[in-house]
Amino acid sequence: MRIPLIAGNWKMNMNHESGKDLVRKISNKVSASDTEVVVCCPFPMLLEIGKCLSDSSIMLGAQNMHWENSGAFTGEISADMLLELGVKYVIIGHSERRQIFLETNHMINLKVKKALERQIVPILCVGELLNERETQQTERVLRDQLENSLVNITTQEASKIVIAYEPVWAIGTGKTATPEQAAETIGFIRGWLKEKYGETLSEKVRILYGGSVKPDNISEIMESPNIDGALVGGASLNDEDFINIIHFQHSS
Ligand SMILES: O=C[C@H](O)COP(=O)(O)O
Repeated sequence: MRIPLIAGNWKMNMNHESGKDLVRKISNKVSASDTEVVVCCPFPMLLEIGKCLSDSSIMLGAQNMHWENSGAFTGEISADMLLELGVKYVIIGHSERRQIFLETNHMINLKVKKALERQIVPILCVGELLNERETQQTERVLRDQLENSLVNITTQEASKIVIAYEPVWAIGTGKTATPEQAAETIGFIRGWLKEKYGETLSEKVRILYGGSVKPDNISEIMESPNIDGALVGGASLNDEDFINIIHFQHSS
């Protein structure tokens, strides 16, 4: 039985005041329940947002980290720095990191390994571009991302990972993958996990859908038994929308 997970990714939005206000409103409405909730805020807000969440069941997440422990890496943040701030989850390999900051599968692999070593749960993002979907390359692209991001990751380590399938063409565009597309592609990812790590592991790993998730499409997306939750961008910036997404099972 996989516990559903709803993760909010604020990206480079909000400030201390609006962020604190948002998490207070959310934590007032979200009690410890059958769904895990994570808020991934920008680095400078982690300390304050973490304090606001200290009495709540909502967990703190970061949006990126470096794979080295310390050193001359200007502008970077280590896993240990995140741990000091109470971070439990970290998004790794988001398509915006891959595309804008040219992160490769190799870099993503090193980050996943380091997060696991430090017991921060990596939310590994994978997903295809529009032209890749239109030219029937989705499975090839995903296989390549998965194989190369999970090099030398053991079965035991893989059981701790969360995978987020985010079709790049659905991010921030208002275009959601149809529930059938999301279910089919996430089914492919689970099949890949089974091939690589065996059935027991493949049934343990949580796989999220991300890309224009809103209160009015979450129930439909979650109908697929293979989909265990969502990575939410824009709608995680609005308390009512995010709360309604978290409470998706009640709105179906
Ligand atoms: O990390 C979140 C995703 O990039 C989805 O963003 P979005 O919900 O604004 O489309």
